[in-house]
Amino acid sequence: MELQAEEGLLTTSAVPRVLVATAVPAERDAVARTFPGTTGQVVAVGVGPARAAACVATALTGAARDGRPFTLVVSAGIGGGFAPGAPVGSLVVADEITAADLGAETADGFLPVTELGFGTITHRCPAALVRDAAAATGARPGTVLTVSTVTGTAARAAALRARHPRALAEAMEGFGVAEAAAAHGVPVLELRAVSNPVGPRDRAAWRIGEALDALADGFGKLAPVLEGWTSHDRHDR
Ligand SMILES: O=C(O)c1cccc(C(=O)CC[C@H]2O[C@@H](n3cnc4c(=O)[nH]cnc43)[C@H](O)[C@@H]2O)c1
Repeated sequence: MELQAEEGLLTTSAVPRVLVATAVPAERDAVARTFPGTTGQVVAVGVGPARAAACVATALTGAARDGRPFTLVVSAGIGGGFAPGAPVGSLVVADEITAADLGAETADGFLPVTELGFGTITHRCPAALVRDAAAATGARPGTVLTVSTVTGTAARAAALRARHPRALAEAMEGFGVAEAAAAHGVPVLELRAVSNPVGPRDRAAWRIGEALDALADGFGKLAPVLEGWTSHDRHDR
């Protein structure tokens, strides 16, 4: 928070500062191609939800301690897309970030931790921000699943879609990033560029270069939206 003089009064307002968390350096560099450093910081935090949560929590704590807190966290990178809504090369913006495999397997199927009586499996992204991000980038809004195991069969893809009919994409960091942001009371967004279909494992079908270009292009268009993301907007959910 920063103290500002406004018409002779001292008021408190948040300076928009965005932390963008990618998994790997190639994703970080793609975002940094188009995302101005003045808007925030782009960091590669590692693969998987636990590593992402630990690194994002550390960055949020450090920034707050230094008196330059982040006001928004964005989980960004490549991801798998569910057909037919999210083809390779397209962008998906999360309106919900859901941990798809956090729970217990039972004889009657999977039970999320929420049905076991604890925890959370979903973080919602601010509705106005999702709407503006989708309009600016052309990304489709929907649920982005976080998994600890990349889906590799048609049966697993179908099971995920049956449990999460609004799912457009899966990746491995969003829920960890969102948990860290929530612990700090900071809103979260997730933007994924689709590099491969969710389904039977086929490494030859990955289009990582195409997805990284789509990610860079998307962040160039998203940057003005994020720069305009004010504390007033943050209450418009
Ligand atoms: O070995 C495989 O078959 C395989 C298939 C897809 C992705 C991987 C990865 O190791 C990438 C992990 C990395 O990229 C994100 N990502 C990209 N595609 C997916 C996906 O279909 N499901 C989950 N995560 C994906 C993820 O966020 C990681 O950062 C291996």
